Amino acid sequence: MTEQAAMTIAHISKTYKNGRGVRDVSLSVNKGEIFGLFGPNGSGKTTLLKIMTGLCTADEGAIHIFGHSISEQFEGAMAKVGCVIETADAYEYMSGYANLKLASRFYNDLPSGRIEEVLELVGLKAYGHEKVSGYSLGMKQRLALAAALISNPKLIILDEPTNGLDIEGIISVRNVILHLAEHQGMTFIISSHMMSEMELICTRIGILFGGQLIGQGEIGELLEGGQTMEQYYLSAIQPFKEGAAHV
Ligand SMILES: Nc1ncnc2c1ncn2[C@@H]1O[C@H](COP(=O)(O)OP(=O)(O)OP(=O)(O)O)[C@@H](O)[C@H]1O
Repeated sequence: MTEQAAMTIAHISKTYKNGRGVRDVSLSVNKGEIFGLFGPNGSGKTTLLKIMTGLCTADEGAIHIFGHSISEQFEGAMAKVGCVIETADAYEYMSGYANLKLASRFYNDLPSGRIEEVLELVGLKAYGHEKVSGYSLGMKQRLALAAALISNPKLIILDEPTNGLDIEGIISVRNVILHLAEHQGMTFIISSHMMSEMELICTRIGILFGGQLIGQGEIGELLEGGQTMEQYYLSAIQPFKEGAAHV
């Protein structure tokens, strides 16, 4: 594990009873990066994010977060991690502020004013005392992000943070992430099946296909000779599609 790595993933495999899952995934995410995990539906993005955060156990392989093994030093590994995976649920009958107050009870030493601070970071300060039932989907996504930020993590893991949002919601979540990466030095790992979104926000991406990591790198490096991301993706998956056709 290098000094600048926020996370290293080495040969992670997980097979569900139905034979699907992820296979031999290795990658490294540097501090300060916005790393995008891209892949079509069912390619294994959520499975990999769940393994990263201990929500699911790998059959094989190792993950280190800021130098701590998630299997052997779980608390240390997770101490600086915030995540939103699969559900961005909040109590609808409570205000955004009250929801965050509830979330903050898991942490002992939060500075006073942290809730106001995270509401401001995600652009919800003016709406903090309104009930969540009146929030748009984009506001709910930002509230979930605020909850993930409450302990001042250094690494934020987000599963499809712009899923289901309209264009304004997508732009506002994107801007919050870019702002936090630039001004707070936070590292992000974000999954998405929207290539165009990944291109706008990520410094590096990894492409999952059929549970395998079939490509990774800086977007500029991946796109040679004026290729679009879409063209790169289609050429990257081609050998794997052909392989599958011969199984
Ligand atoms: N609990 C489970 N039990 C059995 N199979 C599962 C389970 N969770 C996921 N899978 C299967 O593992 C594969 C990867 O699923 P995963 O949810 O990780 O993909 P994904 O890339 O996040 O997909 P999506 O974009 O649709 O959320 C899929 O084929 C899925 O059907």
